Amino acid sequence: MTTLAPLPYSVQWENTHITLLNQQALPAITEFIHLHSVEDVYDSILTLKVRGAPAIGLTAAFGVALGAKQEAATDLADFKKNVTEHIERLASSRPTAVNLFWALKRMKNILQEAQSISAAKEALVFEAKAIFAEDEEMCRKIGEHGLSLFEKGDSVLTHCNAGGIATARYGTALAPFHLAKERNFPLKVYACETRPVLQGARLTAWELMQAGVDVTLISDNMAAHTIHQKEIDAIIVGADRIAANGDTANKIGTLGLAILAKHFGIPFYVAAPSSTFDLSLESGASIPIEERDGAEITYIQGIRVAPEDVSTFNPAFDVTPHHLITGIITENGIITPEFAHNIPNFVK
Ligand SMILES: CSC[C@@H](O)[C@@H](O)C(=O)COP(=O)(O)O
Repeated sequence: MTTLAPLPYSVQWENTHITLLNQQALPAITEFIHLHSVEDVYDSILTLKVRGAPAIGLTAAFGVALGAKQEAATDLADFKKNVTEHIERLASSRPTAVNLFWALKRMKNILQEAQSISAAKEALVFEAKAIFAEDEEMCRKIGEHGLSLFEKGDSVLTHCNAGGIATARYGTALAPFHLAKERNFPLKVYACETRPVLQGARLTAWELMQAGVDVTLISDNMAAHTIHQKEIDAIIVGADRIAANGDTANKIGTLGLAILAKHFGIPFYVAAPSSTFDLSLESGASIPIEERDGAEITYIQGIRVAPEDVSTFNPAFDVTPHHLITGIITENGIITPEFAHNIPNFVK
């Protein structure tokens, strides 16, 4: 089992507050910030201090537990109404990663069942901790299944950061690399920088280097040339929402990589826990795609790189159609096409 010795937990429940590894500050500064209110949690998700689908979900769950603990209402109905408002506030932070809504739904169910305020406060903390522990376990299993797909010496390309810091621990797409390192199983990782906000350059390169994984950074527009020149064996990415037919929303740029994988005849894998599936959606066409401030494109790390007043279009995610996906690696095993038929055998 991998221990990820040098990597800290990115989200920690501390009873009176939540401690977060500030992913906005990395890699220049490794700092931990303390969230003392639901509003702090909302702001941290919105501003990407915590990001990555599973990490967003479990941080929001801890946010609900925190809000409930701080609630002053003495009437159970008032308490439930106020905590429900906290849940709604957190649900409005980011729209695409379904893990957020999955985790908040679990918290809401616990809230609704509670018979007293003190029981609710205790049960909400318990549930948030359970969501965290389950995510850690799911990611560990994803690492095992994912590693079974690679051979010693393979070169694998990844995009964005689907690592330990984007989950409770281990990561999804990066979990096999952590496991490989632990087992002295040689793999070479190529990380796309991931414009506009550089999760690949800032976070994946940092995380894998911390763990001693062999990682090489490229800019996004180098992917085709690199796949060809460096004989990349496979591409693996995470996911923010997977529809019932296998269509997958992930960080903007993922679709282009899936098309490249098809062109070059290499496998394209998605790694995600069952909490990332949204079986209520028939296809990816209904996945809401977050559009973020154009300043993320016109500025890099605070420096303007485009003319004042230029028009921008800044979708944070794209949808890869299922027919471009070779396999979806879950904690329950690797789902292969026909996805619409096979997903229910792995995800309930
Ligand atoms: C295990 S994290 C999986 C995905 O959430 C990840 O690939 C991704 O797209 C993250 O986007 P972000 O905007 O950084 O939250």
